[in-house]
Amino acid sequence: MSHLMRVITRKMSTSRGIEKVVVIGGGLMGAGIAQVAASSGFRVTLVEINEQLVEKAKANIQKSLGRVAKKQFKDDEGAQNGFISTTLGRLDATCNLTDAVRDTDLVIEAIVENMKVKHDLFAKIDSVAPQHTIFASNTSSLSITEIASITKRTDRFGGLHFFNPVPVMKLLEVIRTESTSDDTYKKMMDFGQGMGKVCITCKDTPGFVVNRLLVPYLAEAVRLYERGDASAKDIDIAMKLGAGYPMGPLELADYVGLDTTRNIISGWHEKFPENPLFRPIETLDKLVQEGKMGVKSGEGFYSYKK
Ligand SMILES: CCCCCCCCCCCCCC(=O)CC(=O)SCCNC(=O)CCNC(=O)[C@H](O)C(C)(C)COP(=O)(O)OP(=O)(O)OC[C@H]1O[C@@H](n2cnc3c(N)ncnc32)[C@H](O)[C@@H]1OP(=O)(O)O
Ligand SMILES: NC(=O)C1=CN([C@@H]2O[C@H](COP(=O)(O)OP(=O)(O)OC[C@H]3O[C@@H](n4cnc5c(N)ncnc54)[C@H](O)[C@@H]3O)[C@@H](O)[C@H]2O)C=CC1
Repeated sequence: MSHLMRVITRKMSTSRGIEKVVVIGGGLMGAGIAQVAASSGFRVTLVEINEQLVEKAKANIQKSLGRVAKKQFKDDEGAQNGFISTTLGRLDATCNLTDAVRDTDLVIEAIVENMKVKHDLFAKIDSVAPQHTIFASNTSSLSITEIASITKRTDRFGGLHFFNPVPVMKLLEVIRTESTSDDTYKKMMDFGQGMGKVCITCKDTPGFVVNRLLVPYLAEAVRLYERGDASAKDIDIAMKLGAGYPMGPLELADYVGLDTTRNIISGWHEKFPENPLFRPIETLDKLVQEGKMGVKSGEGFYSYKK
């Protein structure tokens, strides 16, 4: 379905569903989610922790929108500019969290992968957001049930797990817990489809579908590298040319962010200490301690400095 048709169809079909969205966290994921929601016709407010990060998120969105516009409206500069300005017209960005959530249908949290930090955030907004507002987390690896447990709206809580880069990756995992109501689930599915995503449903099980399979694969790749069985470059070439993946595992870890990657693996190690797949990875800990977070910091397994 074309972009325009999707916006029109959404406007006709979800008049009592989700219209206003707040995205909390404007990093790799939050900026992408806010961008695609706005370009799909939703009114979006993006929340960051300070002005500098608000500006950084806006600059990243502008850059990504330029790439999408070029692709969608190839030789038509007027249409490209129109698409960009219409999208930006639906998008606000702020540091004022409580004001942002006072009038919204959906909150999508995309902040650091840490249960305590997520709990602090949801506890704070639960008393401020309207009763009807649905809360969702974009967590990669934490339990949605546990995140939701800090709130008094567990029936209006679910997981919306997007993939990086959000403007390109077609999949959305929609997670319903034992408490997620049918109405909430339906609105989350409608919202995902309204964003042009292919939605799959998964129970609140560790890693959902994709990361339950992806994390052991990435972890094994790093252990292969740590043992010196092959170089980082050769491991990546092998999986691209031998298995048809668009990125090799170490490139992908750099792309996801090594801090997020480490948070995921250490969270699962704490939860499942007996499982050898999730035991800490020395190389990863060392890179993060040195501030090497992957593409976003300019260095990880590879250097991205120009
Ligand atoms: C160290 C590990 C050990 C510990 C183990 C624990 C591991 C834990 C990790 C768990 C991960 C958690 C993450 C998660 O929850 C879920 C995820 O998101 S997993 C990641 C999923 N993503 C992928 O797998 C990405 C794979 N890569 C690709 O698909 C491509 O390489 C990519 C599209 C990124 C880039 O394509 P490429 O051809 O290489 O480059 P181009 O620059 O030419 O781009 C192609 C095409 O796409 C457009 N584009 C790219 N980025 C953007 C963007 N940000 N915005 C808009 N558009 C974009 C670009 O313009 C191109 O368009 P064309 O028209 O085709 O030119
Ligand atoms: N990186 C990836 O490929 C993917 C990550 N995720 C998940 O998405 C979430 C975010 O990940 P990334 O975007 O990669 O992280 P990131 O580190 O790029 O961005 C997180 C952003 O949240 C902001 N933030 C932190 N606390 C905040 C608060 N209280 N209020 C507002 N903003 C706050 C930070 O300033 C930062 O800019 C995590 O839960 C992660 O597991 C999910 C899918 C893919």
